[in-house]
Amino acid sequence: MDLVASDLTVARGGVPVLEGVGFTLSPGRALVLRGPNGSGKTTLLRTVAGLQPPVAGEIIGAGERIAYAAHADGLKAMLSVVENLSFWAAVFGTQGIDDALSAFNLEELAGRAAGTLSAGQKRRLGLARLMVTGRPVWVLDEPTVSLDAASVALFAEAVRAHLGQGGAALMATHIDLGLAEAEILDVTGFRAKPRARAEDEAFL
Ligand SMILES: Nc1ncnc2c1ncn2[C@@H]1O[C@H](COP(=O)(O)OP(=O)(O)OP(=O)(O)O)[C@@H](O)[C@H]1O
Repeated sequence: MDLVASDLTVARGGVPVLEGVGFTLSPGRALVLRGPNGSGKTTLLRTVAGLQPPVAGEIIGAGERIAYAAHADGLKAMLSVVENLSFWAAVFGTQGIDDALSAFNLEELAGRAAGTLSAGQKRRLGLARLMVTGRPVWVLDEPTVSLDAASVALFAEAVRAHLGQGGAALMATHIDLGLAEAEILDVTGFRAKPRARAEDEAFL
């Protein structure tokens, strides 16, 4: 099933930031959002993930098909790496965390409390969580922040495997992941025009 966004307007703090955005993301495909800081990539991802409603337009094929990973890692600090992944497997009704542990090279950290991990290790655990959700569409906001080169390569490999299994990925990233198959959507051309203030409109 495709994820289809049509003629979307998305807003932050009540102010539209992008207008008229549309894309289709098919199984097996990756779409990378590009655009300068503040251009609205996070806002678009949050809207697609269902964390906020669109101001206008339509999204189909999202909802429970989405696994979202954002800046905040959303980990339970007192639980170990294994306990965190097991928790999420229970929440999403999936079986087995071993593939996720090994894909992100977390075996040696399996018993460590998540709160004691380094920034990059936490990020690896947050990304491993995607694998145990069993959900087909990964929506990722700056997934490689804090990752070293080896971990970026592990992440790219995990995304490639996910695509190979019929999954899809929508992500905002400033770095090149080496995913040659990824399509690029530059949001710059969809930036909302500043609205004239009501008192100015009388003179327009
Ligand atoms: N909570 C908020 N309230 C009001 N405005 C916000 C809020 N969060 C973000 N914004 C503004 O919304 C606009 C879009 O921000 P957004 O985070 O979507 O951009 P981005 O493209 O993801 O940026 P970056 O590359 O820096 O992560 C920016 O002008 C930002 O300052």
